[in-house]
Amino acid sequence: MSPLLGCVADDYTGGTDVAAAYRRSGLRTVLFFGTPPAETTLPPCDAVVIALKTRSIPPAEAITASRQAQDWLTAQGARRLYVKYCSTFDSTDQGNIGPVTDALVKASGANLTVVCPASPEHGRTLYQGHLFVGDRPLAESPMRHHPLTPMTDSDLVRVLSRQTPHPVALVPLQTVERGPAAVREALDDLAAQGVRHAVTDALTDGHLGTIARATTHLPVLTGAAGLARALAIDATGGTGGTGGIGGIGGIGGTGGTGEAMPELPPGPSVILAGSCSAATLEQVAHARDHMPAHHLRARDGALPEALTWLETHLGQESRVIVHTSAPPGRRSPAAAPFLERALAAVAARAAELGARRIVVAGGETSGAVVNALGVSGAVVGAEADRGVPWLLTTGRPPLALLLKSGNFGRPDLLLRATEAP
Ligand SMILES: Nc1ncnc2c1ncn2[C@@H]1O[C@H](COP(=O)(O)OP(=O)(O)O)[C@@H](O)[C@H]1O
Ligand SMILES: O=C(O)[C@@H](O)C(=O)COP(=O)(O)O
Repeated sequence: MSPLLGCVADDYTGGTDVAAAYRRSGLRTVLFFGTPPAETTLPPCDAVVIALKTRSIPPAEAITASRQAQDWLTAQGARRLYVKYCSTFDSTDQGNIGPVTDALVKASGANLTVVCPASPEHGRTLYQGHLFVGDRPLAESPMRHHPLTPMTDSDLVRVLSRQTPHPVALVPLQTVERGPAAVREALDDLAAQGVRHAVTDALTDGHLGTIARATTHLPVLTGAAGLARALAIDATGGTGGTGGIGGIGGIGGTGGTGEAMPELPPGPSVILAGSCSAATLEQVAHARDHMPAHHLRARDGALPEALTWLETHLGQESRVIVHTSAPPGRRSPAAAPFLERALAAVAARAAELGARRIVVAGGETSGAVVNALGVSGAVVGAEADRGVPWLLTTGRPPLALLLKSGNFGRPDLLLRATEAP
């Protein structure tokens, strides 16, 4: 059976976020980390998400990796492609949202796509092309201090125009409020004018539904989990639902979304936090109050020191946290690659020592950790908090992974994730 929807996500937490959104919409969803080999056989499913680590790499490499994923999904029969980037539009003037979208739209044969990172359930809304995080414009939110992709401009027409040679234009809220036919007409007008990227306003899930219904003719759409979910609901005939996925069973309590939690493998838990977002800093502080904690700083000898600490503290039933996360004035500029590699090495050692539940905060950090663990795919389970689903790896021994987007989750999420379900 061909999947209805294919998705290429630019980081691993973004991939889990969109997979959770599909799952909640009733789609059987499969998640891969990296493009699988050509001969891979898909289980029966309705949506396939390929999570890449392309958000902060050179644009040419991001294009190559994303095109490979697109070709794989097309070969599997994916009828439509969704390009998932961050709901805070994490990128720089070099990309990679513009260059990757340009390449995928061109390969699809289309001449226009929609750009809509609105995700109302996470407080991301788009008005007159300006992205809001809660009640603040993006450029006044904590995202302006992101270590890799500081967002200092809230006007996405302007931001994207710096990343692409193609024209970018706005479909304003007034048009979206007039319904799918009006949006379709606006998109057709923009396409006729040679516009490639239509930044489209949305404040509510209703607006996203309108956009989904207006864009059934477009083979490639782009945005965050909000529009992905609206497209999934549209693809399932508007039913939505709780969406079960084969492979994860067991009821051992409920997560933040009220869903049954998967049965997680027994063994110690380790939290690895590399995100410096405001939400993560609060979650790390909370977790530090309840378990042994190690702050890994960028300096000579930091990794051996962290590994020795881990070996001392990770007992058979224990839980520990190792973090590099630090507030704005206490970060180490240019240390990001070192810190990612160090947390990845700690994760790999923790798995060798018997850790079976691995909780990671941060998208780039999750990419480094998952790659170091050699995990290439996972079954998507219930969400511990919105957009943060449990993943059960298919390898041996099975691992439960929780990959948390920097900005997501309630203050006690990291702690809850290490507690018996
Ligand atoms: N103390 C620090 N100083 C500088 N960079 C850091 C520090 N701690 C973490 N980082 C880096 O910041 C980046 C955070 O990105 P990411 O893991 O994607 O988190 P988020 O999900 O919040 O964007 C990573 O590359 C990480 O290694
Ligand atoms: O869309 C979102 O906000 C997330 O899915 C996402 O991509 C977050 O990225 P990180 O904050 O880097 O984890």
